[in-house]
Amino acid sequence: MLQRRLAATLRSHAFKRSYSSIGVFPDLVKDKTVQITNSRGVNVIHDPLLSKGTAFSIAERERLSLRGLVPPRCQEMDKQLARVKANLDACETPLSKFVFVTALQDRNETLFYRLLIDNLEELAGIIYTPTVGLACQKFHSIYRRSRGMYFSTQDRGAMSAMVYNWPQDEVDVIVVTDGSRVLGLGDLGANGMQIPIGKLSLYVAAGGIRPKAILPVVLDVGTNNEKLLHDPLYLGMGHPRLESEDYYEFVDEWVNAVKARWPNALIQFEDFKYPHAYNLLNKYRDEITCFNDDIQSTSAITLAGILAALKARGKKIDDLAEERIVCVGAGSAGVGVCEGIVDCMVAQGKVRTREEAYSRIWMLDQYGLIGNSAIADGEPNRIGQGPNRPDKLDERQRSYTKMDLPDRISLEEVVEKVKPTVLLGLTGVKGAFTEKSIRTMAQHTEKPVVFPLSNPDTHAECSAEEAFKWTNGKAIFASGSPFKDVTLPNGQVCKTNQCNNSYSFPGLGLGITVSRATKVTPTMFLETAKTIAELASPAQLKEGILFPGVAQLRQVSCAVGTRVCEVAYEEGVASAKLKEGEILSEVVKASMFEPEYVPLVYSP
Ligand SMILES: O=C([O-])CC(=O)C(=O)O
Ligand SMILES: [Mg+2]
Repeated sequence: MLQRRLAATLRSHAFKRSYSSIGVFPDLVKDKTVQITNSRGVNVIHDPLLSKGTAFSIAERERLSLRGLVPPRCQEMDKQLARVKANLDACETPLSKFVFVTALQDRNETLFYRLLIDNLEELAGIIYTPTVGLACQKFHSIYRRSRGMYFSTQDRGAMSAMVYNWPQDEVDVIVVTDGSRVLGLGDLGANGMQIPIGKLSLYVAAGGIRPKAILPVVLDVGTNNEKLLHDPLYLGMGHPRLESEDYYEFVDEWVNAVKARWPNALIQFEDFKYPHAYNLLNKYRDEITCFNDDIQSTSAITLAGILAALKARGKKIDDLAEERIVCVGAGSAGVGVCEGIVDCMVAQGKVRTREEAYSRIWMLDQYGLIGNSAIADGEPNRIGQGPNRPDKLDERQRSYTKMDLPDRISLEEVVEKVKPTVLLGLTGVKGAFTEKSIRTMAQHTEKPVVFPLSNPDTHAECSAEEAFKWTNGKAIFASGSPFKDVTLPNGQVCKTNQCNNSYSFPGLGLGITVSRATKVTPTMFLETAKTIAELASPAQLKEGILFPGVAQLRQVSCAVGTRVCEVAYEEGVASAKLKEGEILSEVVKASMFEPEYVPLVYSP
């Protein structure tokens, strides 16, 4: 009745003007998108994908039965941003900022992503490394509200039905962890959930994936973390981890359930311990659209950092094979990074075989160098120094065996003998780059490339200050987690870089989503590295800046996404049809989600 009367009055031109001036229908503009919802009232206010907080227009309040349920004044996003930023600034610790922004994400995702994008540098350090590491450790104490999906050992046999509990039919990117090696913090079981959540927030903010098309997942196969097992507040399964066949069967059930419900979704495996990480990647890489972040996208960004460092040292980027590279850490990230370097050396054509490329890389595990006689079937070595390796090295790790050096010698001895130009840390062990090793490296190399890549910052192999102090400011420095620039006592300002897979995975996911790639190919990672290595200007390189800052992650992801998309079409793995005359870079850019309020329309 009221509707009919309204419509009739609206037909009168005079009234139309005055009525729209109080804002009844001004939010519906011809040719502008609207969002249709079948929710009304509090269901809209309490749905973070729909909610606008105080920004519902008068017309929306009418259309969606919100009258009286929100404060009378209709506030635009800029006012809301001012309020949430002031509240954020009033939080005294990084963890309280984490809790605050998580609560905002749970109330109003559009505003959360606007705040995140506008303050990417500050907030990446909160929702992502380093604070996300602390948030994982404390997950069971700071837990407020569920996000994402958990598949646990009590769900075996039920997963293909459970996937339908997720309300979205369209999912573009899934980040999944089993929490077995969370950053450099070890086994955190179901507490690892914050990692997929944080990664996916960057997928949206930096990679432009739609918030409703992301799905964070924990595979809770138990934990071997005794402290968590005995903590009454722990939220995961209270038994030791599944291993062997049971483990792989569990993951297989999950993969099949997910692929049946969302056949197009990209699956990103995250923070799986070695060798599960590799075994899962090898099992699924040719079957489904998936990659392992720690193995492959860490590799892409590290390679980008090394290539950019070559330029900063006045060398050509296709002379990678001339470098002497020492990598400390032989887990998924260490082995993955080195394989990426080998792929690049081979692609550059300066080595004849993969074996020749392996010979340019010296790898250390927690026992020391993988040296001579480490090879005899990977048997624990009895000739070298220090404790024997309890486990056999596998074939991948043994590729780096150096027959001319004793097994298990320390980093300091390796640096003395090898005189590396590049030093990579992927150990999760603070202090693994000792003062002596860095000082010795600096004696032999004019501009030592020092990359302590472990996360969070508390687990980095050395700090930025140490690296610059021990090299008299000569180091080219990049770390996995952010470190501030360092000013030496002589006034020299030394630039730091963050070399984190957050520079690579959002763009990879964007390119894969837009092209609907059916496989994720090795070329995509190599091209991601090359694209990022070209982004810093000559002036920045001269100062030791290798990449654009974190504030530019969106532009970086757009460049990476475009290149990955091109590769998908070049290699014939793209399944999305391009329209005649479409330019990929424009398609990719236009597809990126922008957090802005869209008029809501109710339709039952
Ligand atoms: O999450 C990060 O900061 C990088 C990463 O994948 C890891 O350290 O496992
Ligand atoms: Mg990771």
